[in-house]
This record gives sequence, structure tokens and C-alpha cells, in this order.
Amino acid sequence: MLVKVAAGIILRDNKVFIALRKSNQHQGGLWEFPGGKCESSEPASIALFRELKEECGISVTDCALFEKISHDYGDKQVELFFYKVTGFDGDPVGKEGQEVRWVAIGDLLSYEFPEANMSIVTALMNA
Ligand SMILES: Nc1nc2c([nH]c(=O)n2[C@@H]2O[C@H](COP(=O)(O)OP(=O)(O)OP(=O)(O)O)[C@@H](O)[C@H]2O)c(=O)[nH]1
Ligand SMILES: [Mg+2]
Repeated sequence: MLVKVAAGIILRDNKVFIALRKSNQHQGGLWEFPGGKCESSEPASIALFRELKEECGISVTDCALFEKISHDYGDKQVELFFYKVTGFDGDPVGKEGQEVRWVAIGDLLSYEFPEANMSIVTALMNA
């Protein structure tokens, strides 16, 4: 099963907004950059806007593709489009009851992310 996913690295004042995946979700209990699956033939950028509105209540006004990562979890193959989100209207919250946090980029390694995120976390810290 191959799924295309759009995720937003929401940035403000050198901090990034992360969310905790619920225990019943794939890769549950790990932190993530909010986002979700693209609907059939939906471009990743459109999925990003839709998911960040649904999950965090923000309207993206400025974003750029940061990296595209393909990863095989064994039970699931994902193609992740990570976007840097530097402009948005509204204040992000956990609209689906998920735990959320603004964390300093330098502190990202204190949080456990899914394996597919490792190179992204490293790249952000070294940027
Ligand atoms: N949103 C998000 N998903 C990620 C990240 N890293 C990563 O491996 N994934 C994987 O990408 C897939 C995307 O899933 P999702 O669960 O957010 O999708 P969704 O919001 O449409 O979910 P739903 O099916 O629960 O409604 C999951 O298999 C998840 O494990 C990440 O940083 N953010
Ligand atoms: Mg999601």
C-alpha cells in the first residue's frame, strides 16, 4: 500500500509546531508534523492546505516544498511531501484533540518522530 502524504513544518520565531499521533494511528505515540493523506489525484500542496485547516485550524498563506521522502514501514509505504509553512492565518491548535507543542528547532531531538522524519529533523537542525 503506497500512500502520498503532505505534512507542514509550521515555523514561527525559530520554533516549530508539532503534534502527537494518537495511539490508535499508524506510528502512534510519536510526534509528527501535522498533515495527512492526499485524496486521489489531489496535488500535495492542496492536501497540505486542507489538512492544516482540518487538523490545526490555520489557513496557509506561504509555504514551499522542503523535501520529498519515500519510506517503507513494512506495513505501509509512504511518499511524504514536507513543506515549510512560514505564513498562515490563525493560531494553530490541536483541532482533533491531539496534543500539540511549539518547540525550539534546537530541541527537536528530544521528541521521537517516525523513522521517515529523521532526515528532515536533522536537516532542520543543521539549517
Ligand atoms: N502527518 C504526518 N504523517 C506522517 C509523518 N511522518 C510519517 O511517517 N507519517 C506517516 O504518513 C501517514 C499519514 O498519515 P495521517 O495519519 O496523518 O493521515 P490522515 O491525517 O489523512 O489520517 P487518517 O487516515 O487518520 O484520517 C501515516 O502513515 C504516518 O505514519 C509526519 O511527520 N506527519
Ligand atoms: Mg493526519
